[in-house]
Amino acid sequence: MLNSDINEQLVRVGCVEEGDVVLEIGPGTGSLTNVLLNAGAVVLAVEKDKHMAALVSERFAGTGKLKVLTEDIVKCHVRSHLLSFIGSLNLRDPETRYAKVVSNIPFNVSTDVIKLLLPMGDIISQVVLLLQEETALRLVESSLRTSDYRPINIFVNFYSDPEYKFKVPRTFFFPQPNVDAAIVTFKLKQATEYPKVSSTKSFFSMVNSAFNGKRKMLRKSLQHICTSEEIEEALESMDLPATSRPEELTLDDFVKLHNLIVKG
Ligand SMILES: C[S@+](CC[C@H](N)C(=O)[O-])C[C@H]1O[C@@H](n2cnc3c(N)ncnc32)[C@H](O)[C@@H]1O
Repeated sequence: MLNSDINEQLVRVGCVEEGDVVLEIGPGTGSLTNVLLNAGAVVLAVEKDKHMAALVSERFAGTGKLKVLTEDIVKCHVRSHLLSFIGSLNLRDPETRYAKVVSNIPFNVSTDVIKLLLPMGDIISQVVLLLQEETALRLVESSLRTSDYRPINIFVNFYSDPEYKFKVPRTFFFPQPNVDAAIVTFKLKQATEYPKVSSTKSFFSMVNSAFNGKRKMLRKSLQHICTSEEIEEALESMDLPATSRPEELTLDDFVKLHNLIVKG
């Protein structure tokens, strides 16, 4: 596989077809953009380097199917940019109000990009990313009772159905980086499919507190929410030991615990 084949794989995994609206992050010189446009997509690209943005914009100016925003994906208002882009297309098919994200993103922004995009299931159907393999495994495959199990795993599964597609060894890149990569898809859930919690803000704040001080039992780390007796009681009513630690709870368990101990 060469760089260009990786782009073909990203587009194939994303099932990109004629008329799809695709958000691409960090197009660089536009090698993936080219494959996306060839597949018939209409592309909104966000590129923070103004020279790259001008270059890619010029390269595909003739297609009339690419808009490039010179912005930092982490700092810009993605939702309003995407909504106004979709609005400008005058689409008839209601399916097309869902965009896909297909990107070969810089590895250093991958966690920020995931946190930003996964809660946008009302306008994005799926996110297909080339990630550093270690990050891909940590996000998708981390399992209970391992030290890799973190709040981000709860977050990813709350908002999406993630899938590790395949590894892309470092030898397939030129120039060769010193890490392997992997293609991962996140099928975004609609708000009606999210686990039922009274407030996502208080839910994730509870999850983060639970993991603060990794080895701590929940009855200690969540004491700012209610007494340790109440936490023990809640855990026992869920058939979990009163001494449970955060890495022993599934997404479902955290949802139940939140609904039991966080009032209102
Ligand atoms: C690894 S990606 C380019 C890969 C490109 N998609 C390809 O297929 O060859 C690097 C690009 O992302 C851009 N970039 C880096 N951080 C960014 C950010 N926070 N927001 C938008 N673009 C970013 C860089 O300027 C660079 O052009």
